[in-house]
Amino acid sequence: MYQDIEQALCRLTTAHGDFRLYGFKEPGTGLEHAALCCGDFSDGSPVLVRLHSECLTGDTFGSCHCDCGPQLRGALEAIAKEGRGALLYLRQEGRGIGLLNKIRAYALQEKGADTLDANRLLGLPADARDYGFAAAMLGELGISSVRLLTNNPHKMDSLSKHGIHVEDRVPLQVGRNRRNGAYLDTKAHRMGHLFDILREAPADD
Ligand SMILES: Nc1nc2c(ncn2[C@@H]2O[C@H](COP(=O)(O)OP(=O)(O)OP(=O)(O)O)[C@@H](O)[C@H]2O)c(=O)[nH]1
Ligand SMILES: [Zn+2]
Repeated sequence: MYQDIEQALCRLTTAHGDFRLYGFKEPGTGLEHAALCCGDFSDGSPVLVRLHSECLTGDTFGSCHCDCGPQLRGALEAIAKEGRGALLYLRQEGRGIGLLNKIRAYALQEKGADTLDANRLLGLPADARDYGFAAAMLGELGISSVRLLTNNPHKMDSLSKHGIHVEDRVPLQVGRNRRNGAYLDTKAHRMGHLFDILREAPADD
């Protein structure tokens, strides 16, 4: 479906370890996605992979309203520890509705809506993400089979539909705090996220 994907590559040393940093430009949208990789994928065995959706507030500003920042760092740590894996940083801010709409959704949550209803009150889908280009990025990286770091079964289904074999799910249950408990419970109760262990675990702070 995607041909001649524009891309770039360099090395990147991070607090978590040394990675190869790839950039991929998505045709049509022009969005520039990233992949941080380490290890060799050429033997075809399942690769530890995280599909991380952009969250400016959580990843960069340290917001306590969600679990994205701890998930991002936890995934990079897990991949570096294994010495082989890939984190795809996908420009899907606000589950694909964009930054301004996410801010509008947060404003509605201040008035009592939960994360799912806030999107709907804006006339937007609860989750507007598509993983077709993520699957294409994995193909470009030589990855056809994954062990997916996620609590979201929809990501596994979507990758499978796009031709990537999902061998296993590796839970990524970090970052619960006093502020985001209701948000995580909504994801578990209304959005199908698999949080059984997390829900019994003590808060991080
Ligand atoms: N619209 C909206 N987006 C949010 C909100 N909180 C976090 N996000 C976005 O949600 C995305 C992360 O999705 P999550 O549902 O937390 O997790 P997931 O990626 O589906 O599943 P995991 O793989 O288990 O992390 C990021 O793009 C965030 O910007 C919110 O209240 N409203
Ligand atoms: Zn977030």
